[in-house]
Amino acid sequence: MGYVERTLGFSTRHLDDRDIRLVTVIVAGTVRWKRYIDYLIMSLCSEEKVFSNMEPLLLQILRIGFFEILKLNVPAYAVVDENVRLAKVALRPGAGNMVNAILRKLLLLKETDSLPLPNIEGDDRAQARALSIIYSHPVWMVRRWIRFLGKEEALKLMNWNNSDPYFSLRVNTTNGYTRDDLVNRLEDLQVHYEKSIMDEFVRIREGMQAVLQAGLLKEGMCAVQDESAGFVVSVVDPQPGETIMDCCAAPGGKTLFMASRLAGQGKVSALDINKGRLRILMEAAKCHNLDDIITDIHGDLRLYAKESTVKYDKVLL
Ligand SMILES: C[S@@+](CC[C@H](N)C(=O)[O-])C[C@H]1O[C@@H](n2cnc3c(N)ncnc32)[C@H](O)[C@@H]1O
Repeated sequence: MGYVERTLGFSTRHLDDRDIRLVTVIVAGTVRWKRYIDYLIMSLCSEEKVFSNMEPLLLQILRIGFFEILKLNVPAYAVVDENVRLAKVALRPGAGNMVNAILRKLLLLKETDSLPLPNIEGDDRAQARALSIIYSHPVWMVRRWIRFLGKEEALKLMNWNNSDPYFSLRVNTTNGYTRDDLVNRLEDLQVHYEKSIMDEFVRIREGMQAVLQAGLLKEGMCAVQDESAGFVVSVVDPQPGETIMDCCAAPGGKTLFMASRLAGQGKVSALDINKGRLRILMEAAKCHNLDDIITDIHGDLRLYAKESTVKYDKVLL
């Protein structure tokens, strides 16, 4: 079962890889742009209470349609058609008509370059509120970043945050691979990469599908791991022989990396309150040959911290 299926809770077995990728892009993108999209949907409703009283499912369908029209290169007619059908099937025929009307209004505004946007004016709080909509970030975060970084840098950071992510791959040294091995395989697959400043990592913008199809993850050559998570592990700096507690560990990206740094000597205890996510962690540990090093603990850290008398060399929280 893939991560999308586990996360969204519906069967993706009948979908091919391209469609699963598209589902992932739509879900991630709609969540990323939700604040901006909701502002537009509200602006297009005749009254504010139409928006605030809208059925959750109808609102979700509109959010998806808005994201596809504004941020994806999907033909407009297909977006309208699909989302109208979705509303009819998931809700009722009348809901389809409403989706049709609102999406067509949006298309017209987009084509005439007249999408509504809040004015950036007033005191700091009012300006942050407007920016939080335009860049789809929480108001408190916008205010905090502007205070610490200045407006220009804060806007750059929000733009970067909203850009398409690249993937980082971490080579699995426990299975005897080096980054050169990984790089050679990527070259064979004609996947462009950049080397990270961390020895175990490479970045790729495109070609993840080729990596998956070639089985690099399944055979345990590498794992998908964000470099920022890698930096956290560099701070922990696991040394062979140490015992480490990873609190709130699942799905285990950092647990696996810390365990591989122990080079076969030492232990990582992976504690998490969520049994299903811990299971994913242990499956990955097996695949990476790290299940001797990692012990899973199913529990609530708040209780465990009070009750356990075990001591560790390092604790990651
Ligand atoms: C963001 S994830 C952690 C990601 C992980 N560190 C990694 O690198 O893959 C947060 C985790 O905290 C767990 N969690 C939340 N509250 C907890 C608690 N009280 N005790 C233990 N785990 C908890 C959640 O189940 C979730 O798996």
